[in-house]
Amino acid sequence: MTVALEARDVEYSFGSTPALRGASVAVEAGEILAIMGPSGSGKSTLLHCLAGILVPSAGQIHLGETRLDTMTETQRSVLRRQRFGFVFQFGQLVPELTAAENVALPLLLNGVRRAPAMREADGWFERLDLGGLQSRRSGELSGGQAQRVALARALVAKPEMLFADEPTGALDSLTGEHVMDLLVDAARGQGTTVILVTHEARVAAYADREAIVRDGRVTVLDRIPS
Ligand SMILES: Nc1ncnc2c1ncn2[C@@H]1O[C@H](COP(=O)(O)OP(=O)(O)OP(=O)(O)O)[C@@H](O)[C@H]1O
Repeated sequence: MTVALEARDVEYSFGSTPALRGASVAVEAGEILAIMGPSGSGKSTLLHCLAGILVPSAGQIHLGETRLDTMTETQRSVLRRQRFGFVFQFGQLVPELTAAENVALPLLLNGVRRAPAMREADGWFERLDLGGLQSRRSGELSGGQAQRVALARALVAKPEMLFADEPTGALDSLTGEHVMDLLVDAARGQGTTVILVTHEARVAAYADREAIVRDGRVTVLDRIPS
């Protein structure tokens, strides 16, 4: 198995509050990894360090052969835009843009022209059960619809890695399962590696493996084949 992304002995503090204290985890290419653990244990901080949003105060982040933690802010921001996708719990769509323009945004930011970007975005509406909603704005979508538009936007540029922080946290359980089914199918369909923070066992059950964070350190559980 090829390791796509790895944290080695990562430490991170918010002021005098340590959030990560020697966290290590390796994510294999193409897998879906769930990060679980109690509230305040460091899950989101770990995700943000792996995604190059936060820079660890000690330890290393390896993306294949590349060291993320030694890059400049500009290099990390280009890398995030070109190779990573993100889904968060709330409020990620740009309210002034239509749903289709929101989905096309990563392509437009990466220099794709408007017509092909909008065509590519349009294809995601059928795939994610959003047919006919292309011209709605975020205020005119249900929570589950808005989250599927956010998912389409995260995947449209075919990222190597998808980072999802409580992607179903604001949804009821049925809608959450629908979003997870679509997320897993779409990611597997294009070989995107997924790192998913969740406190719900039902959501973690979609993952290949679970990493448990406690007090800023990680234990990885291998799934027992069923
Ligand atoms: N911006 C911040 N400023 C100060 N302390 C922070 C900040 N963000 C997180 N922390 C602290 O860092 C620690 C880890 O937080 P983190 O958000 O990574 O935990 P989490 O496991 O994702 O929690 P939750 O499940 O509640 O979202 C906690 O003690 C938290 O209070």
